[in-house]
Amino acid sequence: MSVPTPTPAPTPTFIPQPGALLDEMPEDEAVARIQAARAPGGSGLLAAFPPLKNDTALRAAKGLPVSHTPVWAMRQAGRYLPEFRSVRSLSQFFEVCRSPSLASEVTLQPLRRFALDAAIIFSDILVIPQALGVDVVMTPGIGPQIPNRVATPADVETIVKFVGEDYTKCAQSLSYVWEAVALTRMRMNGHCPLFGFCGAPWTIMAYMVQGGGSRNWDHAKAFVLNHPEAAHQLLHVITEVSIEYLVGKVHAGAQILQVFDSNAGELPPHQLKEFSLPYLARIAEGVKARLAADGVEAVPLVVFARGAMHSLDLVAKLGYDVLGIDWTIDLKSARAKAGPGCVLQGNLDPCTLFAPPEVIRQEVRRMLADNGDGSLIANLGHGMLPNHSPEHLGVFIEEIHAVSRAAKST
Ligand SMILES: Cc1c2[nH]c(c1CCC(=O)O)Cc1[nH]c(c(CCC(=O)O)c1C)Cc1[nH]c(c(CCC(=O)O)c1C)Cc1[nH]c(c(C)c1CCC(=O)O)C2
Repeated sequence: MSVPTPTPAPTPTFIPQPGALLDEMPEDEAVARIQAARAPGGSGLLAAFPPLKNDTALRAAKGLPVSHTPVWAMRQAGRYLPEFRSVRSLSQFFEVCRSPSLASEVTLQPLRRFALDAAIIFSDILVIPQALGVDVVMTPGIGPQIPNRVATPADVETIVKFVGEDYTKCAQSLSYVWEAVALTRMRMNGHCPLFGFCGAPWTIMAYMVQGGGSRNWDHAKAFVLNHPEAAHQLLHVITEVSIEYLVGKVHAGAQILQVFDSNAGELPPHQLKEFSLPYLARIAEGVKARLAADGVEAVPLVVFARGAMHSLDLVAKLGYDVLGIDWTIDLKSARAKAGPGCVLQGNLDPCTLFAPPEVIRQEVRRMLADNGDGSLIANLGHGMLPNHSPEHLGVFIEEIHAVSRAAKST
């Protein structure tokens, strides 16, 4: 019997085998290591994390060659997983967010099941309004609700006064998220990179003014038309606090950051240009500048302007490394619009996961063919839905790996 000569891997990156198990660090050991790293004479937190075994998503984000297309799914920690529902049956939504132990547990859940190339810290974009002194509750069956919505310019004034000049101090009220990031990254034991995230200023403002989710966002859209100055004031405060919040996540161990502008598509293009894009640009610039000033290595930045694919050329110029793509455009057209050399993330229609496995595989092949050989982080075009089946997400991940590996080894 002849022994096959091993062919060298095309890149030095670690290749997770399908179903590769997470070799997680026990929580008590992770806590002890974090404490030791932070103690006087300790290494400092960032130096204490175990080395990264699978850097494929980070390489793709930087446009570097990869051995396979990395893949993760927005809302991969969520209600479609029975183990998530079982944690949620015992705790309120924001209690899970506020408990580093529970938040890290649910962040790890999808990594135990699937060969994912990235994790995203479990939290919500609506912790930012809470930091600005605005209550947010999560009502089962309805979603997020803001009992005292921002209805007038005077309400904006109250927020501006509440926050004051010290944005760092304001963001510190979210230090529980930073603790969750540190604990999760330690427990991940170098398995793959950990995303931090926040909502885009326009999306956060829309929830604050609307008082919750909406079909037409009438209050939010009326507000920018009737009170443009107050709208800009509110967007400014959200932006500056979000910069501090994201920088804090990187200090805590986040290795890549995503800004979710889930409501970008609600604005007509000229209003998107006025009320969203400048603030997205400021976040990219602000995060980079603050990290440089702190002597911390820059991390890749991802922007997901959902519903605004018509303005992808403008979004491509905001200072982000990766552009999130929804399912309303094919990756080939997205590349043509965003310009040469762009790195994309997306974009399978989440509802494709309701199809039988062979159809999911076929759609994955179509998506990768559309993409061509440009840098891609595979994802859905929006988040996982509560009625998705975990097995079908598994098929999506497996097929991305199999098809891209086969293509890259030819
Ligand atoms: C708009 C938005 C929100 N939150 C978020 C966005 C932007 C992304 C998007 O557009 O989907 C972001 C978010 N929310 C959640 C995450 C966790 C990380 C992940 O796995 O992606 C992330 C990244 C958990 C969550 N956030 C929420 C859930 C489900 C609620 C629950 O567990 O009871 C999860 C897992 C609740 C939430 N939070 C929000 C809404 C509208 C809802 C209700 C959705 C629903 O009920 O289907 C606001």
